[in-house]
Order: sequence, then structure tokens, then C-alpha cells
Amino acid sequence: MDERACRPGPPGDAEGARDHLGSPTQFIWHYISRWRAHFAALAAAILLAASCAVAVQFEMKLLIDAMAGEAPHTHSAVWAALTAFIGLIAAESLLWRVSGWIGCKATLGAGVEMRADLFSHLGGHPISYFLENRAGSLGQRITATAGNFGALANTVTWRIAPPCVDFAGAMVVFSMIDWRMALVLGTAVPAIAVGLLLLGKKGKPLHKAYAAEAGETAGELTDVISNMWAIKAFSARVPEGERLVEKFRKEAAIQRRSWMYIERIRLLFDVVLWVVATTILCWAVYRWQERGITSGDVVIVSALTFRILHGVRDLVLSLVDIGQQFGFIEETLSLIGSPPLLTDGLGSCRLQRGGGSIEFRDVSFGYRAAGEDAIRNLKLCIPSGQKVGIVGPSGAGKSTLISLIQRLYDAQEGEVLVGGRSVRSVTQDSLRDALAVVPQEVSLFHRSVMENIRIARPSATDEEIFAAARAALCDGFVQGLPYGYHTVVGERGAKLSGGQRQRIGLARAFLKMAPIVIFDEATSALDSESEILLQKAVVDLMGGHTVIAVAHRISSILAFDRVLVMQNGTVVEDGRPADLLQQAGHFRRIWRLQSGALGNGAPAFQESRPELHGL
Ligand SMILES: Nc1ncnc2c1ncn2[C@@H]1O[C@H](COP(=O)(O)OP(=O)(O)OP(=O)(O)O)[C@@H](O)[C@H]1O
Repeated sequence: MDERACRPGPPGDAEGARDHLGSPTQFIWHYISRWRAHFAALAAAILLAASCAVAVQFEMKLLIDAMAGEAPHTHSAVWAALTAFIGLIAAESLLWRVSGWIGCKATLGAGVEMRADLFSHLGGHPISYFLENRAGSLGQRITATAGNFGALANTVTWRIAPPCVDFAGAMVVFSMIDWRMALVLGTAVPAIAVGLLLLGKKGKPLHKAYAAEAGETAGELTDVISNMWAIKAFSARVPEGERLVEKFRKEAAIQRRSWMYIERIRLLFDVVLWVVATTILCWAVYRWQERGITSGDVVIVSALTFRILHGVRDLVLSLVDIGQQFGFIEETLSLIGSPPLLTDGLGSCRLQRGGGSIEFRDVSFGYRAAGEDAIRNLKLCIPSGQKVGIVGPSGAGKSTLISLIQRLYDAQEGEVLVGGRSVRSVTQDSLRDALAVVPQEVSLFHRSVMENIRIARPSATDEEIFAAARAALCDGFVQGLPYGYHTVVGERGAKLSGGQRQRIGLARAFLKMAPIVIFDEATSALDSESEILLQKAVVDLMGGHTVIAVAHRISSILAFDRVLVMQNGTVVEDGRPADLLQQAGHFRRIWRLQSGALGNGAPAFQESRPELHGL
């Protein structure tokens, strides 16, 4: 494989592209500034609407004063106040609706971008990351982050900004009526807000405990549902049900504590509200009796006092919510937004499709820093176009070797080369474009057979897909499905048998026709006849391609050019199948065990494969 074009890593991997994933503030600000015109218009509409709401109260006062004849030119004053009152109500409603439309557009639009960015970043994590983190939980987090952003934007715009405007407006109105009242309200409201915030903060451990328990219970429920097969097979419905009920009860007890704490704060607040409101109202009525203020003043003082005190409670509860939403986004960013461990280095090159040689230069690799190496000091050279079978006992390192070729992990020592280039020096996408891998457990989407095969080459025509399916012996069973190639295969391909899933995996490899094709026990679930037919198809259709097949059944690799026997992370036998059968080694022993020809050895191999007599 010849390489010409070198370029920096993809945008998702570049350090700059994940700057905004560093903290919740940067993250939120990033999307607000991308939608800055919308959020600025939203803020303006909300502030205007909230100002109109205060002005409506003021017009009410003017109207009452005019009707009570306490203003000059009563009739014209009444109509003027009424007109302004009605006009302001209409303007307020209109502005709230406008803010709703803008808010909807901005939060949903930002939510789409946010999920797309998080998914793109998630895709940059190595496979080990997905082994450690459950797919359901990662997906739920991405969706919930967009939901939390929307909730946060809504909280600020609809539950925090309006009470602040109300408070500022009320202070102006109160100052115009009686500065002493303004002073009392101006002191009482912030004091109540701070008191509520402190009490809210004190309850945080209770809410955290509930959130943790709720997450644990949800995880437990998902685990039980996904193991429904085992529950039915072992008649464990009753004990599992009881176990879950126990979990639900524990969660409810913890939730009760958190909920009751909030109820106690609410009760305390209601008492304070009652005391403050009663004081201000009595004071206002007393001042009216003294003819110090008008009837309209009494109305506006009562209306604004209640409005402000209710607003301050909403504001404080919203601040508690915001804390939780921030916390959630922070947790998601620390999980999903962490820098990927395997990245394309700056200056990495695109591996051009071409030949398919593979080389391991003194490679050692262990999954854990302090543990046994899964691959030990491996030296291996596979020329382009060679068909190589890999056998060996369980845990010998066969799948690890395949993972290193795909650069799913980086070797701690030595170098892996594909097409003559170190896998670290080429982009991961271009490397994997040069490989077609069929694993033992083929991962299928909850989509149609057609779409599942097409994933290998999205530009493929229907005819090319049918041809690949025929080569992989899929066509027969697919025609028997209710909607043929348009049948949806179920979650992870649950509606298909293990062998059928493997055939779809093989069809993908035939469709992709990459220079290097890797089968990792890809035919283990097939019957022997299909396995031999597929082996023939691989040899016939993939003539010039490098093929590596990890196999437990030796019969599936007898037609290959070369066999590697692995043990304890290294190659202990290497040669043509026929040659290895002549030696008294592992390969011959495994073959004899599998063929049942304990007394005959090699002859049994040749009899079962007449076309190989010339070997
Ligand atoms: N993700 C992982 N994390 C930690 N250790 C692992 C991981 N995958 C494999 N191993 C360990 O690495 C060693 C080699 O495993 P590998 O899967 O390569 O063997 P294998 O030859 O493919 O086995 P099998 O034939 O059973 O699939 C084993 O000891 C295994 O326990």
C-alpha cells in the first residue's frame, strides 16, 4: 500500500475540537454562542414580557385610582388606563409566545448539534472504552444531556429571569409609593432567597443519595430485563421479582427523605410568606386609612408582594434544579468528553488501498499495565495476497493479534505494519477502510437485512448486495424471511440464528472487498457443509486479497497457504497445512483430535480434502 497524502487527524480527534468538552460552562456557552442571535432575541423577548407584566400591575393601579376618582379627569383617565392595561396584556402574551417559539427553535437546534458532537466524540474512543461502559447508559447520557441543556435554558429564561425583572420593577413601584416599604421588601426578599438557598444546599446529600439510588435501581432493572432468557430458563421470575421490589422499596425510602425535606422547606417558606405578606398588606391598608396612599396603591402593593414572594421561591427552586442539571452535564462530560486514548497523530497519513502485507516487528502487548502479556515479542510477516489460518488454544492471543492489526489497541513494544506502514502513522479510518473484519459475534443493527449488509459499502447497488449475499450463502435464508431483504432483523439481529448472523457478516466482507480480509472465528456457528462451501468462496473470490482466518475447526483452513499455531501470545508453529501435518507438533495433534483419526494423522486430512492431494 502506497502512501502519499498526509494530513492532520480528523476534526473529532484534534485537541481544539474538544475544547468545549472541558467543563459544563464551556460546553453550554459553546452552544449558546453558536445560536447567539436566537438566544439574544430570546433574552430580549423574556425581559420585555416580564417588564410588561409589571407594567400591567401598574396600569391596574392607575385604573383603580381613576375609577375611585382619585385622579383628575376621571373618565379620560379611566379609558387611558384601561387601554394601556389591555394593550400591555396583549403585548405581554405576544412576547411570551414569541419567546416560546424562539426558545423552541434554539434549544432544539442546539440539542441536535450537541448530540451529534457528543456522538462524534464518543466514536473516537477505543473499543476498550465500550467494553467498560454500557451502551445503553452512554446513549441515555447523550440524549439526557441535550434534555438537560434544554431544561437549563428554559429554567433560566422562564423561571429565573422573570422573577428578577419582577423584583426590579417592584422596587421601582414600591419606591414611588413608599420608600420604607421598598426598603422592607428590598431587604426581606434577598434574605428569604439566601435562607432558602442555604436550606436547599443542606439537603443536597439527600438528593444526591436519591439520584445515585435511582440510577442503581434503573441499572438493576435493565440488567434483569436483558437477562430475561436466563430468568425464564431457570424459573427465577419470583425471586428476581422479589429482589426488584426490595430495590424499589429502598429507592422509595431514600426518595421519601429527599422529598419530605423539600416539603419542610416549602412549609417554612409558606409561613414566612404569610408573615411578610400580612405585614406589608396591613401596613398598606393602614397607610390608605391615613390617606397616605391610594386604593390603587394598596392593590399593586398586594399584587406585587405575592408575585415577588412566589417568584423568589420559584427562583430558589430553579437554582437548585440548575445545580442538578449542571452536575449531570459535568458527569457526562467527564465520561464521554474525556480525551480519546487512541488518536490519529498530527501528520498522520491516509493509507491508500492497494496491496495487503502485514508485519509484526517484535510486538508485545498486555491489556493491563501490570499483568501477563497477551502477545509476546511477536515477529511475523504476511505477504500481500497470502491466505493464513491461525489456530491455538483459548486465550492464546489470536483475537488480540487481530485487534492489533486493526489498531483497536496500541502495542506497548514493537510495531505493527499494514501495507508497509506503521498503523500508528496512518489515520484510523483509512486503516480500517483497508480491512474487512468478520467477528464471531457479528454486530447487527435493528434494521433490514439489506441495510445491514450495505453498511460495509454504503454506495453499493442493490445488485452488488445481492451478489455478496449469494457468495456468503445468505440468499437462501433471506428469501425465506417475511419481507426478504427488507426484513428487520431485530435488536442485535435477535430474529436470526447465530449462523445466519455470521453469514450476513461474511456478506459484508464480500461486499467491502478490502485488500485484507480477517475472519475471527467467523464460521464457527455454521454447519460443516456451509463452512466448506464458504471456504471455497473465500479462496475463489478473494484471490488477490490477504486473508487471515482465526479458526478452531481446522477443516475450515485446510485450503489456506499457511497456518500459524499460537500459544501463550506467540507463534509456535508456522508453515503450510500439509507440512505441519507431517510434523509431530500442535497442529497435527489438534487435527488428529478433531478428525477422530487418532491412529492415522495426515492421511485422514488428505482423504477428507481430495483436492489437496497435491500439497
Ligand atoms: N479486553 C480484555 N481485557 C483484559 N484481558 C483480555 C481482554 N481480552 C482478552 N484478554 C486476555 O488476553 C489473553 C488473550 O486473549 P484472546 O482473546 O486474544 O485469546 P484467543 O486466543 O482469541 O482466545 P479464544 O480462542 O478463546 O477467543 C487472554 O488471557 C484473555 O483473558
